[in-house]
Amino acid sequence: MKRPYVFITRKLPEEIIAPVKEIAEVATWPHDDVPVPRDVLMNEAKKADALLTMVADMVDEAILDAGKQLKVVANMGVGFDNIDVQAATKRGIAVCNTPDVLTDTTADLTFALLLATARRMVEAAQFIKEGKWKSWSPFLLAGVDVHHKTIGIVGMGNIGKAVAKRAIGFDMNVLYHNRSRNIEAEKRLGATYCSFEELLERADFVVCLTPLTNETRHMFNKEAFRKMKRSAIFVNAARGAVVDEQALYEALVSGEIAGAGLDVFEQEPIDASHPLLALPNVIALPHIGSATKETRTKMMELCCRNIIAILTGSQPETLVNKEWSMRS
Ligand SMILES: O=CC(=O)O
Repeated sequence: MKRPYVFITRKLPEEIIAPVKEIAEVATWPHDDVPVPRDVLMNEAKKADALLTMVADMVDEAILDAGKQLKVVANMGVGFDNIDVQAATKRGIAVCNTPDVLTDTTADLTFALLLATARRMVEAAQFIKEGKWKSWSPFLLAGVDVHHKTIGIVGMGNIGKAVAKRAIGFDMNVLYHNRSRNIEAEKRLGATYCSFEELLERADFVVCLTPLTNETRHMFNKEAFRKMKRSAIFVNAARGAVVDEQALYEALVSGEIAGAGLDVFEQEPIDASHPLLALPNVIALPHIGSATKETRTKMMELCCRNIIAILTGSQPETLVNKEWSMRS
């Protein structure tokens, strides 16, 4: 019987993909820092039984249509807004993601970004490197306190809850907004449910951890930033397009909010000329929420296990389209 064909859109460590090679022919885009061009992905999709994709790869209806024998798209990320899941389901293609294994790692980065923005850590590190430190002075690089303040978490999924847990360690008051109430989070973490508007008005730190959907696109718009405290710090570790970046820029420049810590952007990657990078009250990171060696390894391994499961006729561990049923 013909072995299935798997295409992986970035170079991954050989030892991680070895189990896939035991059951399939595997081809890999040979770079780890250059995305696969669309025409290459399209051609590969035509032959592939499985695709292992990155969150930066657009897997739209045209790619799925090309994949006449495609059975699974295993995406290396918890988010899957880069994939047309509905179109995949219609074609009997399973979509898998990598939740759970990255929860604590992403929460660590989110909280680090909050702390770094509040305490001006990047600016301070730059200051010392530039030889500007002349003396201890009373308000030198003074930031704002995090402890005992109010955090407002928008999106109380697993990562939201893990951030709330960290916030409690800093004696913070935890507010959250979510599509539906999370009673477990309220009981276990003492988090208080609020409307989006109330959260914006009350939080000292507004943290965006909601997935990108048609409902959440540009949820943080001009009006939302206007509702925040002038002292508020906004942190986004979810997806850039949940935010209207132009509105964020204007809110930061006009002093409508005090600062922002951003791990994600509307169009990634951004280059050094991006207007937000010119603002002293912004800390920007290149989408590294889950980027630790341990966690990225676990994410790759999970993708491989999901592909093997589908190609050998068993249930994948982390299926996105629960209504999927295997293509005959
Ligand atoms: O952004 C990364 C992810 O969705 O895991």
